[in-house]
Amino acid sequence: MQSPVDATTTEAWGRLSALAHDYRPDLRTWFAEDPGRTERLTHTAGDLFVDLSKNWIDGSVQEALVDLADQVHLTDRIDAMFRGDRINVTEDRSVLHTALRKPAGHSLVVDGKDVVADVHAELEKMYAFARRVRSGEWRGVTGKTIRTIVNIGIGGSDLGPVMAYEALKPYGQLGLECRFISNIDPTDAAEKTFLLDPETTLVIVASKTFTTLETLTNARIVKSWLLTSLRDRGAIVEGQENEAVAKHFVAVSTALDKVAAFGIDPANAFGFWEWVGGRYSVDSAVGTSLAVYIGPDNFEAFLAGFHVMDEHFRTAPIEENVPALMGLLNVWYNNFHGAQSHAVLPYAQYLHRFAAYLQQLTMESNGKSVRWDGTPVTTDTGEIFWGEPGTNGQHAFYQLIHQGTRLIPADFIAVANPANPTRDGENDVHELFLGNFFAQTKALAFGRTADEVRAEGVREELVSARVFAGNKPTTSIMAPELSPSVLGQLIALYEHITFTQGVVWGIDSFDQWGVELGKAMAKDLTPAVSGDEAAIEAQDQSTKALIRYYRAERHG
Ligand SMILES: O=P(O)(O)OC[C@H]1O[C@H](O)[C@H](O)[C@@H](O)[C@@H]1O
Repeated sequence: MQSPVDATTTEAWGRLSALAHDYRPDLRTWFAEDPGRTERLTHTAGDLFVDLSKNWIDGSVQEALVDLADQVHLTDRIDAMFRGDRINVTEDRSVLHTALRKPAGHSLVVDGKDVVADVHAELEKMYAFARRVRSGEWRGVTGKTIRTIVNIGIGGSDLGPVMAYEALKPYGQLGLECRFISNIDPTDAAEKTFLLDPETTLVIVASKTFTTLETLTNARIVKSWLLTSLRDRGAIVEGQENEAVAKHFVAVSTALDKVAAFGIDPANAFGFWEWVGGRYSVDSAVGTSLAVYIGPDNFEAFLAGFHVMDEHFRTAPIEENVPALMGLLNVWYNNFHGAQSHAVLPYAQYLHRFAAYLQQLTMESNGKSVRWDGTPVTTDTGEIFWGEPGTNGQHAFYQLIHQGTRLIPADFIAVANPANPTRDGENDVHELFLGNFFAQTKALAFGRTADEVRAEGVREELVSARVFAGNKPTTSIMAPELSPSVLGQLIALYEHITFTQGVVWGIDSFDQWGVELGKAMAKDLTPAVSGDEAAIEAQDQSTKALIRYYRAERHG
């Protein structure tokens, strides 16, 4: 196996270390002395207008970052991913989410198979299903049209669909809603099925492996809820259960044999492939709930948006390549300036689950301590992604970003055209909203000096508390509107940022072994939790005490 380049031994890394030593970003001066700065550091990728000029970047830093990309062979790795090389080495798989959005008629032959043809055959099947549900042709067991889609899945089989559903509400079909059940806390299923009409409900069980405990448990709970409620209201009679399941349950998985074993007819199942990672799967059949809700045309536009960003990432030179530059800047902040987290702050309420989605994408991908050849990483990896929509975040945690001691690079995202244009008297409310978007990055970059504070008449003893140091790095991402295509572009942007960072760190960004131990232990602990004395005694003292507390409170 070819070993990754150790980025820390490259010439560019050495140069970046030297530049980082005693680095004094001075955005005020940089902007004042260089009127071309913003123009030079603003890039367009698809419909996205991305302003990097409020970052800690100057000519030498940019050059060193681009050289670093070159020295870790980023473009070769990009080519390898797009070509279908088995770059997910620990699972010996290709990584081909980019093939999910290649237009019809393109082709990509991997191991003798045209994967693009397979993708479009499955898309057509999903679109046909979506059309039947939307038109009312697909009916429940009592002949009623479907009003609610319940998606049962977790991780990649939940976060993408729910985020995109929320983001694309204005594109949804009126009279149709989606609900998402993920947590094995039975409260999730109880709340989501509360007051739900089983006759007009269609359940999509989404699981790549179709072995996930949470999803299969929730699927059984909802199946039993559906059949019991139908029986209780006399909508079905004894013996009609299989028909009811066939009319109200479909599945999405790479394991169609397991779908059949669960009791869902594989004819009502949509497939995808092992070369699609769960967190990269919203653009596969995992997006079936979304495809039904927004319809095939909008789903096509969503996929086309991904493809635009894929092509940009694949073909743009690194110095103009937005995902590559943003990934390299993240490396600069993480590895050379000690940043441990990264905020993503959408000024678009519809993107309110975007940060949660990105947490799986980025942290499950790059939270690794070994490189793809099994050797230890040579530098810190995987920053913590977090965020909330503006302006809510401003009234909660922005204090720390503005005046705290931690470096928190932040991405601000906004769209020019609001989905819900609204006036408040004289004011266009979207403009009040965007005023905040522009003001925050400006305040973070340029701060407020002690003299400026004094000039406002603030008493001397309060001046220091009112000073803003500034030089807090931000990237502003703007788009014309939050359309399906723009959402696809945004998701692909972050997928490729994540990839870029993974390449620099030499890690396999496509496995997730770190979630396995807890899963296995949860299974092993079940007898102890259920009261098996020997199993309780076999636990460590802390776990034993916690289980005993639980059993005493619950069972006396
Ligand atoms: O889609 P599934 O096979 O049910 O997997 C659901 C999720 O569970 C796993 O534990 C992984 O960490 C995730 O990457 C995955 O998205």
